[in-house]
Amino acid sequence: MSSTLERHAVAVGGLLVGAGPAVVISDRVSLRTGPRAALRAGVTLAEPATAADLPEIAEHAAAVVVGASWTRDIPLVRAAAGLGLPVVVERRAAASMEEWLQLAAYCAGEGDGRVILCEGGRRPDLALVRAARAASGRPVLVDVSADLGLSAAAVAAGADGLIIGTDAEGTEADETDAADPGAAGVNGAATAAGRAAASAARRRVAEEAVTVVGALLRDERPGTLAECRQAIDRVDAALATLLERRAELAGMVQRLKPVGGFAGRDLGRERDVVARMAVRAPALGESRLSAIMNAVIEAGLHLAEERSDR
Ligand SMILES: O=C(O)C(=O)C[C@]1(C(=O)O)C=C[C@@H](O)C=C1
Repeated sequence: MSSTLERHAVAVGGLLVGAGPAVVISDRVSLRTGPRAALRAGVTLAEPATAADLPEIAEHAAAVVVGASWTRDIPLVRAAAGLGLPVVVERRAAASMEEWLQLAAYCAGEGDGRVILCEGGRRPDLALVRAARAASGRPVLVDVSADLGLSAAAVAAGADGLIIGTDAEGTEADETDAADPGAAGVNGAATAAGRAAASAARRRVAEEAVTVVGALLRDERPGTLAECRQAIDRVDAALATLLERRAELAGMVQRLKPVGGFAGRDLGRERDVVARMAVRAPALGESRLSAIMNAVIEAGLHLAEERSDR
């Protein structure tokens, strides 16, 4: 396992997977379980049911999925890998990392080398994600459809992207409609709107993880002005989240202190805060941090005083 291993980023449609920020993919279609119409509308990832599906997948999808449930169907794996699209290789539930990486290498050899690993299922193994990414140099996606709450942990584990899935929602909604055919008219529209809102909410959770956790933990090397600015935007999003949280905490301190607000300012404590931060931010150093933290602390005190006036 080498930390200097060359990383192989893979372009999937308009997304670059494996370099830059982690991506969020919400349109993974399975022709085994989902409607074929969804594929024809154009999707990022598509899983075939049989080899007969592959021409249509080549036409409408940006990448083909070798699904966890059929990784041992070698003729289908070979046909999918040779399709000419990037190949997303899911890990069979019981497969070891070695088996998973062997399958990925096989797909790379049968195709043009553009292979992405994907871990998923009910309990994605994030330790394996980390290890597989380091050992192979290939990008790794994590399918968090079964538990969106794992999004932040997956990004922290190094995932190059999250699959948030829509198939399960589609199935649930379709079942609801089928169970209550009388409600199909008006409620059908409400269900469609509800599904759109739910899927937008799912995307927000995943994007929040990609932005905030990615800003803190993901090693990025932006190469262009636009990429640098996008990376700065992610860091600023994380900073804003932390600044808001800090202001709330500082407000609580004002209520707990015998004398709060500007009147109870404690410059010794402020110097300690800055000195501790300078250990983490040595390039900025104490004098620059001191100016920054003075502004931050004063903003918190102003907010606390405004609130206590109400
Ligand atoms: O620790 C305190 O006593 C606070 O009031 C909080 C806080 C801060 O925002 O960190 C604010 C004002 C003080 O001068 C020192 C620190």
